[in-house]
Amino acid sequence: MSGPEFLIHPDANAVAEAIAERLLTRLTELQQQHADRTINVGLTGGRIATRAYQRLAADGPGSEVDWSRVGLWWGDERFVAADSGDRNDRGALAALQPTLGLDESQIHRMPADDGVLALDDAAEVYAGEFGDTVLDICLLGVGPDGHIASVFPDHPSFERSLSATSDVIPVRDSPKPPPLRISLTHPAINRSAEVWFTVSGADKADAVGWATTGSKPVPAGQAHGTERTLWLLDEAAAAKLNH
Ligand SMILES: O=C(O)[C@H](O)[C@@H](O)[C@H](O)[C@H](O)COP(=O)(O)O
Repeated sequence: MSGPEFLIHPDANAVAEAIAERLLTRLTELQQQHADRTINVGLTGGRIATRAYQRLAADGPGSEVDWSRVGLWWGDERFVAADSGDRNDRGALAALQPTLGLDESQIHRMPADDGVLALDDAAEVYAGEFGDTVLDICLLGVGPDGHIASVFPDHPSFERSLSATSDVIPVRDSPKPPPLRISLTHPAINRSAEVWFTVSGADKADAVGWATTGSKPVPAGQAHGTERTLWLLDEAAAAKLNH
């Protein structure tokens, strides 16, 4: 594993564009290298990522990517009804599904709170679906507190994620609403070949600083890819970067 790489763009829009462009290039390369299998991508919620998905939806159809060989997973999900606007998967799929022609079998949504599964069972079901998946690319937004997925600092989810024996955990009392969530754990994230952090805005500068200097233990500081760890930032978020 090499050290983290930092790519700094002028603003949030430029970061979103860079993520979309880089995804198209990398997915094409990976499909050439691994003609026999699906390429698995872990999606994140958040504003930048959603903008990147919209860009991907526009540029994806004319690209060299074979969308029938891309598997979509989620790093975390809010445990609310499937049709709730709070779901992370809604924004992503609203953008991606209409133009990329994705089959349901390629879309690995985390279970919703639909009265069938309780939170703990829902996490277990997703762990079963995830199996021994190694994400080729895991996108991670970062909160101003340094959270990634639904793993929060100064919260039981952090210790639980770091020491998890499962790839997926239920999260209760999330400091960021809604309170019930499902999250990939650090072992699952850190098995990814590539982890791409997507971060913009001055309110993220401290979090980026803590994660990259280790000056405060935050979930983002403990996440990395086995082959590559990439920080895609805007200038404001990079203000306290250690590199
Ligand atoms: O589940 C959530 O509450 C969000 O998905 C959250 O974890 C988000 O990814 C980060 O807070 C970054 O969001 P922005 O890119 O919008 O700053």
